[in-house]
Amino acid sequence: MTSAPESSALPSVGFVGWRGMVGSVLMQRLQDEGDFSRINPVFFSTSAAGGAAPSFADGAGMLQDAYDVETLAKLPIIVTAQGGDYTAEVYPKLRDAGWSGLWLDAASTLRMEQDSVIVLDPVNRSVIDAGLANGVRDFIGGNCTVSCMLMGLGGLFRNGLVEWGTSMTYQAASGGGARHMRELLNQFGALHSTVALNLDDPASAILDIDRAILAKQRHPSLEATQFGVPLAGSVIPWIDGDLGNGQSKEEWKAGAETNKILGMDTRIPFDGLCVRVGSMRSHSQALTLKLTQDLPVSEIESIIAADNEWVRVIPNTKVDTLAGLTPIAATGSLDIPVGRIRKLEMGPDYISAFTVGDQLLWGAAEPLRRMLMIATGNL
Ligand SMILES: NC(=O)C1=CN([C@@H]2O[C@H](COP(=O)(O)OP(=O)(O)OC[C@H]3O[C@@H](n4cnc5c(N)ncnc54)[C@H](OP(=O)(O)O)[C@@H]3O)[C@@H](O)[C@H]2O)C=CC1
Ligand SMILES: N[C@@H](CC(=O)OP(=O)(O)O)C(=O)O
Repeated sequence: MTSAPESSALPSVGFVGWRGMVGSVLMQRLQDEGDFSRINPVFFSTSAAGGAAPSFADGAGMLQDAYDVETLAKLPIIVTAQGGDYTAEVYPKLRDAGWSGLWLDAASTLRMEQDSVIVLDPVNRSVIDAGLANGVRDFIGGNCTVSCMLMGLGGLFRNGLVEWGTSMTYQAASGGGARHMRELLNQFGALHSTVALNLDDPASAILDIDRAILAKQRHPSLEATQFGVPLAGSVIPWIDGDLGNGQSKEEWKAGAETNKILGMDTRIPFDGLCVRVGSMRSHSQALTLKLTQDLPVSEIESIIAADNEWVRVIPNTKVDTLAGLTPIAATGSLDIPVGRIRKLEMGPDYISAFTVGDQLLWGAAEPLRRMLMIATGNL
């Protein structure tokens, strides 16, 4: 079996899952930040071992076999965005073989393990540093909705200002993966084709168009294999598994992961409903927070804005909201807009907020990239 290339003084880092959707965004961010000059990358594949490594990482040699534990075990750091099945298969074999390197993973498999840290360093750098100091070796990216929410509202949580919270999410098709995004677009296309002629005729009756769309949405010919039911022109109020207690797994993650990331002594109750909508790759969520104090909105906004360099408070006006607080506005950017902040009728310590984040950036790739830079002493 081919061995992983030996290198210079730079730390060797194995990348698995680098050509998938999350992996590609991660590779782009590493290039954008010039991070490949700080590491010696070794690329793995589950399907094309022996092929050429990607051209953006000069001199990385050939693709290694992602199932070859012996080769993987030569590396001090492995970063994977290959998915949970891969983690479940390969990770235990590596540890059983005595490998003591750092495992950085986008999949949820190891997130809630006692010995892992969920990484979101602008929010929990102290938890990460304590983990590294205490010999933690598994650093796992958080659920996309949770990470984006904490990047936006972390200031309130970290200052002990949240007594409890509830989030109602509007999650993009990309959360399901590349095939889900394609399916959504194909559904939009099929629906449009059904009524294109009527749409072109300004005299046509909208209720006839509506009837034709509904008939198409309900017709078995509309491809809906990925989501199970059509998403275009509809919403799906269930994401991930059914825990059997009325809660979806995605909803359970909101409370479990939020509290684990924050690493606070007292658990903050956090729950809500997770809903798939027909946006492409930015997750949105509407929050109700019960604060521990009655603070003026201006002070709440200042605390939110001061928490990290990516959060952007959007003034609570219609003009600003439409311009800056939509998935279309947020996608492709590391900025996390937070708006619709106002006191609710329930009382002076109840506030609403709405936040949006690119679920492939802060929701998946960026926390892992930054953890890699922390682990290699570059951040
Ligand atoms: N999608 C998301 O929003 C999020 C995903 N995650 C985690 O990341 C994991 C990976 O997700 P995602 O990136 O969406 O998965 P993808 O399906 O895009 O990629 C996973 C792997 O599929 C293989 N593959 C097969 N055919 C292709 C192709 N045509 N193009 C690219 N890759 C291909 C690649 O492995 P190989 O090169 O070895 O053949 C690739 O690494 C998820 O399972 C999840 O655990 C985490 C947070 C959010
Ligand atoms: N479940 C998320 C995407 C995701 O991959 O989440 P997790 O990493 O927690 O499995 C969604 O569908 O939007």
